[in-house]
Amino acid sequence: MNSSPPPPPEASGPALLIVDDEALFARAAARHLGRAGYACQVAGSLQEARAQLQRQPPALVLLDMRLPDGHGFELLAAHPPGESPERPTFIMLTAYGELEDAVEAMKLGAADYVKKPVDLDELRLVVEKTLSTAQLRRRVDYSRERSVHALDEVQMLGDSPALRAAREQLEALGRLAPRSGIAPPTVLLLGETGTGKDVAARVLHRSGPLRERPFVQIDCASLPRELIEAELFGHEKGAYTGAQGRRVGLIEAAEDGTVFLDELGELGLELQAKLLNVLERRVVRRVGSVREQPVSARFVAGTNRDLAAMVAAGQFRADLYYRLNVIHVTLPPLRERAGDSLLLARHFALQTARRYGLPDPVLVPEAEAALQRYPWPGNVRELRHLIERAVLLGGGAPLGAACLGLPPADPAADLPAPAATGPASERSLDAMTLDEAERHLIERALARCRGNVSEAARQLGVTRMALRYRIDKLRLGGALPAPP
Ligand SMILES: Nc1ncnc2c1ncn2[C@@H]1O[C@H](COP(=O)(O)OP(=O)(O)OP(=O)(O)O)[C@@H](O)[C@H]1O
Repeated sequence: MNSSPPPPPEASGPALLIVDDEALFARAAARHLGRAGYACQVAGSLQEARAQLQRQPPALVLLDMRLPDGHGFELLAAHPPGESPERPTFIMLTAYGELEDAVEAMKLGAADYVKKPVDLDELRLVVEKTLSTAQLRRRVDYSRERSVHALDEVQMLGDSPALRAAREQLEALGRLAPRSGIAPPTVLLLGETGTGKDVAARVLHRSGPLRERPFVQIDCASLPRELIEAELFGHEKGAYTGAQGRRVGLIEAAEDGTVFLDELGELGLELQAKLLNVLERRVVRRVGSVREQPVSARFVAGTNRDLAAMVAAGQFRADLYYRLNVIHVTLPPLRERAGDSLLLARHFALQTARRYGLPDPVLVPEAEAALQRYPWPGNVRELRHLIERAVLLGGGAPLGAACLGLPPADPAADLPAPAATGPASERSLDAMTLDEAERHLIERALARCRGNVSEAARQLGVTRMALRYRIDKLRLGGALPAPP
């Protein structure tokens, strides 16, 4: 038989391939499923089916056992489960007395079987259910794969006490292994934009027994308002215009892994109420359904908004806030992580250079000083972008303060209020002569570095020789420690 009646015009849904040499049945099934929105193709033999699968792999194959040129198993065995993300799902069509074959087919990776003679309505229901489950599997596999990849890559770098404390808290929370039936505690991640809440959620997830489970991130800010409910909770077929099939929501897809609700402060009040219900009762109801599904995932929420202020302004539900705020971890702003800006800058510089095959970058001392001085309002994200840009535009040259584009040092900021007279150490640079200012800066650098000329030279952005020359010129030898 030659393939395919043309799919009916409404068939814009998932593609199905019906492999059966009973032409009448195949056509009737194609028509029936076509009316339900599936784009059906028909093949009358294994050979035709193979050609179709190669040309345009369908989402699902309805496969008869006995075909003129072989057994359906041959086709099934050629597409083992896990072969690729595009592997179609198989449903076997079995004649009376082929039950053992059906069992064998399931072992080979068929998702289900339907007994002949087939009731077409039943067939449609089985197809719908199987595709919905396969879709869920795929999304979970995808998120699992993505998260395992992202989890291995993700690093929460920093040696400052503030960052260490946050990291230790996250790891301890991640290690908690609640007894079965007990919901893992919800964790709220707070911190300014770019402080690493996304990174923190992944560190928490990968630190404990849920590591191998799915990690599903939901960005409440970027999902369109009208889609977010269906994305979170799933929907039944026809629940709203455009809801073609049944869809499992992301909360269900996370199974017993982690759901990370990023930018939670952006969630509208109506959805906040629904989320509260999920957290309190540990069930979800798909849009358009009356049935509730149990939820076993752990919830982690992140926001850079001041939720308490939003509660006071009536923009965030107080009950949800208290429900979420049982355990919170605050990511410190970068300006409060002493030394971390330099550590992160060196890391991002090296990472970018390696990625683009550039020589290992060097940050000149003056650039390092500028990095440590700057208050980083955009936190780690700002630092990362700035370094990446400088490394890429610098093409391998040493990175100076100018190419980082950071504001120049304002030494006056550290100094006492200007005074017209008195010793240089008590006056602002504006009130000094050039020689006095030079002497003053060198003295301060030497004092900071306990007389270590090399280190002072590095901090002042000059060579050791140049600094030695100036020390001699200004007769500053007294600022150096006495030789042993
Ligand atoms: N401690 C860290 N070590 C290494 N990279 C980090 C660290 N913290 C943040 N980053 C990097 O900085 C960038 C911003 O981090 P992230 O997206 O986690 O911030 P955020 O707090 O979620 O920001 P927002 O509130 O704007 O969503 C990312 O590229 C992330 O990989």
